[in-house]
Amino acid sequence: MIETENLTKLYGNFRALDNLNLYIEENEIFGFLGPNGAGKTTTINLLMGMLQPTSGKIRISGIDVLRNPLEVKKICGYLPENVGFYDNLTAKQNLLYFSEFYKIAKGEAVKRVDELLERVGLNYAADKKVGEFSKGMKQRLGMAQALLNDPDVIFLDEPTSGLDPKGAADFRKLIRELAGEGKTIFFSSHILSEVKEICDTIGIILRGKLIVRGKLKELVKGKVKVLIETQPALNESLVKHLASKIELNGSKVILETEEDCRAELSKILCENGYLIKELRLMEPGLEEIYLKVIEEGEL
Ligand SMILES: Nc1ncnc2c1ncn2[C@@H]1O[C@H](COP(=O)(O)OP(=O)(O)OP(=O)(O)O)[C@@H](O)[C@H]1O
Repeated sequence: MIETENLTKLYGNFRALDNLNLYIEENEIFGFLGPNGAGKTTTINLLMGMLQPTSGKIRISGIDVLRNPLEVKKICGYLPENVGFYDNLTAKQNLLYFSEFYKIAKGEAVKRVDELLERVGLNYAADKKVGEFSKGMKQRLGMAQALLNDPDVIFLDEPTSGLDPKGAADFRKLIRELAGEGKTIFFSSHILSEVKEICDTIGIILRGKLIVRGKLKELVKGKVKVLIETQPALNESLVKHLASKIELNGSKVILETEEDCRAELSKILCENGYLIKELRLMEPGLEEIYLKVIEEGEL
């Protein structure tokens, strides 16, 4: 659905994006991660045809973005990091105004705007002026705006940054629903737990270069961690052969292994007369992958 070839963007001499090759399948939820200034917003602006690349190609749903930016905008929705609205207009008036750009017939637009305000949980504030909205309310309205044209591809730039925990959870639910309807979601975020919860595939960008790309499940494969707490404290040498790495965390021992070895571990522990206080599989961490990529990249 989204494909870039050696996409590069220079601001003067500064290389904000360096030969980015992205491939995002239809109906995928793609999490785009990277530290501040890595090039995430620049990438989204290029993909949406709002910025001209220095070189490279972009196709969205087979459409060449550089040649047909307007065609692309018809099938894309965008929730920017900072959403802009007319403060003196109500939520409904703002959405109706923006629906004119998509040439949606008036009657249909009114119906669609009502449905979307309901969908993002803002129907109670439909007739309130946006100038009186909180940041979270504006974010919700931004999501409604991004969905006005019933897009196939939705770009979300840190969509939950201004939301309270309930609002963020509502957004994640909505994003999953949209994917369930067949939409492709490009999701830029700093919140790793959120990306881990909803994304199928991730990309990590650092200083304009894509360092990692892959299915989340495959990226964390082979990095199983098993946590053990025993009484008396475990003699590590008994389990050394099972682990590629052993970490001590107070009275707890963490084994890094290729696969889940809990059955074998409990057998060894029982045979050696240990009381097992805790034995569990730790969630393989996106955070670890991310930090490793960033730390190595900064060397
Ligand atoms: N118009 C511009 N002129 C010059 N440099 C720019 C411009 N826009 C962005 N940059 C630079 O390009 C780099 C990438 O910026 P970008 O906004 O894409 O990063 P980001 O990953 O979205 O960051 P954040 O997570 O902080 O939003 C940064 O170093 C930024 O300073």
